[in-house]
Amino acid sequence: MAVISRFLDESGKKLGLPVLGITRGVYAACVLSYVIKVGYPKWVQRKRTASKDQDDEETTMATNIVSARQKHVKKGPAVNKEFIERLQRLLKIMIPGLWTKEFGLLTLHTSILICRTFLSIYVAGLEGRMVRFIVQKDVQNFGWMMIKWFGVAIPATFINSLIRYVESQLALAFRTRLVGYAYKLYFKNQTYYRVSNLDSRLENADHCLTDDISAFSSTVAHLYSHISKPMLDSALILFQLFRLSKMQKANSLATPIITTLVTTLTGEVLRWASPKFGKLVSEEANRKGYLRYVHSRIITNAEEIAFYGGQEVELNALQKAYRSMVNQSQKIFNQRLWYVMLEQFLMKYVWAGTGMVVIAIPILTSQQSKMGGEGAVSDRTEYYATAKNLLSSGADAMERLMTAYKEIVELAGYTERVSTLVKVFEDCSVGKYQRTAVSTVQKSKGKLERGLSDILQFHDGVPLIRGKIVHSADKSTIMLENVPIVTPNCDIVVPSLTLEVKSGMHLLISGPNGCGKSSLFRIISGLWPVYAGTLRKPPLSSMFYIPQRPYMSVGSLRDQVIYPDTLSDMKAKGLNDKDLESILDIVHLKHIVTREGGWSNIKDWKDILSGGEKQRMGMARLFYHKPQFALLDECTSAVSIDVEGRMYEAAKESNITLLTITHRPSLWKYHTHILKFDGEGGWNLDILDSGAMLSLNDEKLKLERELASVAKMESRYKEVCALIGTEDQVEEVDDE
Ligand SMILES: Nc1ncnc2c1ncn2[C@@H]1O[C@H](COP(=O)(O)OP(=O)(O)OP(=O)(O)O)[C@@H](O)[C@H]1O
Repeated sequence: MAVISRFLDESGKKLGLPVLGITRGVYAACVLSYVIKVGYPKWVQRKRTASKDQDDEETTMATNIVSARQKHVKKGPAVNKEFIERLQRLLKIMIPGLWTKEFGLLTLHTSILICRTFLSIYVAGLEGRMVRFIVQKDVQNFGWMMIKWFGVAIPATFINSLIRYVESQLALAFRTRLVGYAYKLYFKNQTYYRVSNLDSRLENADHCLTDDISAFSSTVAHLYSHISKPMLDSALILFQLFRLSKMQKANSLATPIITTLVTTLTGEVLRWASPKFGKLVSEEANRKGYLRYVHSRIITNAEEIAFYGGQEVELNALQKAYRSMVNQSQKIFNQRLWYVMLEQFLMKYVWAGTGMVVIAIPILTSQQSKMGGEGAVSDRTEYYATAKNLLSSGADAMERLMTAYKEIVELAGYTERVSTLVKVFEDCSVGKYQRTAVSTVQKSKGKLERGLSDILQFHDGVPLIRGKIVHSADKSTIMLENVPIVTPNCDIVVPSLTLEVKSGMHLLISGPNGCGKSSLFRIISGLWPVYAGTLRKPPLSSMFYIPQRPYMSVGSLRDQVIYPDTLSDMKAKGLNDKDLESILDIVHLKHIVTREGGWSNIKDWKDILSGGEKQRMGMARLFYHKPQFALLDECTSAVSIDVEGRMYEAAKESNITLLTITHRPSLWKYHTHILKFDGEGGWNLDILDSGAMLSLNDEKLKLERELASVAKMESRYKEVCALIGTEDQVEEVDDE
């Protein structure tokens, strides 16, 4: 600006132009263009009927694909009644009572902030008196004031540092409370499974549990000091200024009126011009979560990706996710650039000008001012210095209050994410789910077969869970009465299944891919809801599920065998390492005890054990827990047939009832019954005559081989006909 006005001055003088007029014109143009810059987008935004942003491909991708959650959040987070209610609810979790550490920290924090405010007022007065003694050339008193000033500096700096310390302690305490609450819910009633498999409101629960809760807690703690202290500061400073004006016998009401008016007006302007930071920040957190998810997916599936050579595709996905996040951050930076400029203009320049007026009014209107004399001059100087200091602290406080609004809007974003997390966890832990696909099924409900409404009934787009689960005292029976197999997307795989598995009834489950075999286990284990009918089952401890890819926990070799027991559980059961060794002997894994350096070495067993070894380890767990029922989901597909057979024999000898999903005929002989799904919703339960089944299987294999050779002969025949050009004959053969 200085350069421009100098240039205008010089050129104006040379050319004889009206410099003042041009300067005013330039200023007016600047202000006008700024008003257009800030106001035009607002105007356009208001005119828009649809509120959805469609800025770029990445944004759409992240919002549509990544965040199914967004579909449940109808509006972006804003500072409104809903935000206050959500915040209140979270505050109740963070500060559960008056006699808690959090409330204690809050009280301490408040006391320190009050001390700091009084110290600021004291320092302002001290500086005013220092200036007065300078004007009076009173060296002795000036020296004394300097000593006092340095004396105050030590507690003042300590208090400043203490404010930050207590604030971080408060943030940590809030975070600990929230995380504790969320973790408890996360592990209640298999919520960790349900959140990602049965409910689609929350994407990336891990990101919410770590980053979002942390950001929310720090923002709340920071905002508390960012709002409470400036409010107290401004109230006390205003009162002090009022007192000073009174002491000057001036118009004492003008100061508070002008300051209140100007700050209210600037506050309104800033609120009007403020972009929707809450929505922006919430979306940014969402995209950060997705980026993290893509990373973790690559780490989990590194081997598969490497074998396929899929690095190009993964790199692309990663870059897309990163770009999407960067675009959002960039959007926030851009919006901040203009907003901060307006903020600075109002707070630095408008307020400084107002401050000058406020200081000047008492001096100009004071009755003392008409009087001359050295005393009056030094009085006015002291007043000026004190008021200037107070005003600068007051302006600082107001500036913090105004910027706090921006943070409140951002807090609305974090509050929305954290309260959604808590809500979804609470819902899932009591079996309430919301899934995007549900509504589409409901819409097409009319087209579905008659009788469907008996299986699935909807309320507000959510399927009703009307089935009964009875935890029977009889540990020897699993019973399903008219239980449908329904996927989380509300696809009905089997409309009604009635089955009773008694202890000693070894059940083989077969059927084509996707017919609902594993889903039956999910329902029996309680992972999927029972939408209709009745499921009677023994307690969970009487059943043990072994999947195809057994999970290896973090810990020692011993921990792998006894999972999910701990060492103390093992000791309580009266077992020791010798017993574990004999268990490993049954599954032919005894050698790994010496190979891996004993029982207590902690390793990443997921990478150390081969696929077959992991499956044998899964079976070892079965012999450790010795449940009533074993739910075996193709859990020995990578184990050699002879070892597999011995393991099944051993399981039966241990009186474990087997419910096995397998495609291997070699396992038939270990079962007494067969449950066959036809892949179209039908099923059939039969006694298994493994001898007859095996001979039928042999016949089937023989026929398959013959069919293959006929197909080969046919294709060769066609080739030969094509070579000698007898197309008619080819067609005839085709017809035949
Ligand atoms: N988490 C899930 N969310 C939605 N649908 C699912 C989920 N898991 C499975 N399904 C669907 O449920 C149906 C039955 O799956 P299930 O895993 O029971 O098949 P399966 O008979 O065990 O097949 P396979 O022999 O291939 O293991 C499939 O159509 C599948 O797409």
